[in-house]
Amino acid sequence: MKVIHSVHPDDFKIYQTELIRERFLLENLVQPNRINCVYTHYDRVIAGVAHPVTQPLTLNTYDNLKAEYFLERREIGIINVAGDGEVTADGIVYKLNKLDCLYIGKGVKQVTFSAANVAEPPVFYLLSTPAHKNYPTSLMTINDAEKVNAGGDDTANKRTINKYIHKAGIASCQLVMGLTILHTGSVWNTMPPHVHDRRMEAYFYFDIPAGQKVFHLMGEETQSRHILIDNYNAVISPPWSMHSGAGTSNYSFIWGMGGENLDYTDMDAIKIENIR
Ligand SMILES: O=C[C@H](O)[C@@H](O)CC(=O)C(=O)O
Ligand SMILES: [Zn+2]
Repeated sequence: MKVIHSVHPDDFKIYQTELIRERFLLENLVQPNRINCVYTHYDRVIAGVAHPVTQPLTLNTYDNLKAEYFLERREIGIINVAGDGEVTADGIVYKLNKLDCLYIGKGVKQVTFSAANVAEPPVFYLLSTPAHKNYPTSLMTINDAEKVNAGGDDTANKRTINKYIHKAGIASCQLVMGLTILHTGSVWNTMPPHVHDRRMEAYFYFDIPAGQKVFHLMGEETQSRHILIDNYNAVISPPWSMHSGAGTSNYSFIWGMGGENLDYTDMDAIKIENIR
């Protein structure tokens, strides 16, 4: 499993395009009949994708974990961003259609992923954090996710934020997870931006139309940098970094966090006039 190490904000100031991409961007996660995971040293979050097409896939442990099975000391959030699929957790089958979320708690030994239809296979985005106790496995459909409508047409940031795993939603040890859908004609996510030193964050961009890109914004508020994002890229946001983005069209993304608390609204806002 690929390992991503932490970066100090002072060192980040001299990073050029290639090094920014190497340290923060997760590419080529979606491959047929494969589970691709990356181990980060940001709150020990593992991010990845399971893309079963013609065969079921099993979530095996990795040597990095020194654990008998993946969830021995971890919890995981799974969101499907493509065709209908199934996730099996210790023999119990959960159907995940597009934008449905499954939380699986610590101690579940066997997790498998499969497609409902070979012609339209699922893409399961995975985000896993260390866990100290078991919380029940829980499925939440997109309809049941808590919704916040944010932004406006006048500022090109009209979007619907869907919360699944958080303080008032699916219970977890430290994982917080949801997804944001930009409305047609809106391109800015998380603007005005924020930081939360108490939690790292990872974004997974999807439904970026062919030929379009997202400029993901990162860095300290007076040291902004950007990374060009393609569909199904994930990007790590360190605890010291703002995270925002503007697309050449609308798009969607999954956000997920691990760290100090489960309160979605615990953010330190940045004033647009202060960004440099
Ligand atoms: O800490 C929370 C995350 O940055 C995102 O949920 C923000 C977001 O989806 C948005 O405003 O569009
Ligand atoms: Zn955030």
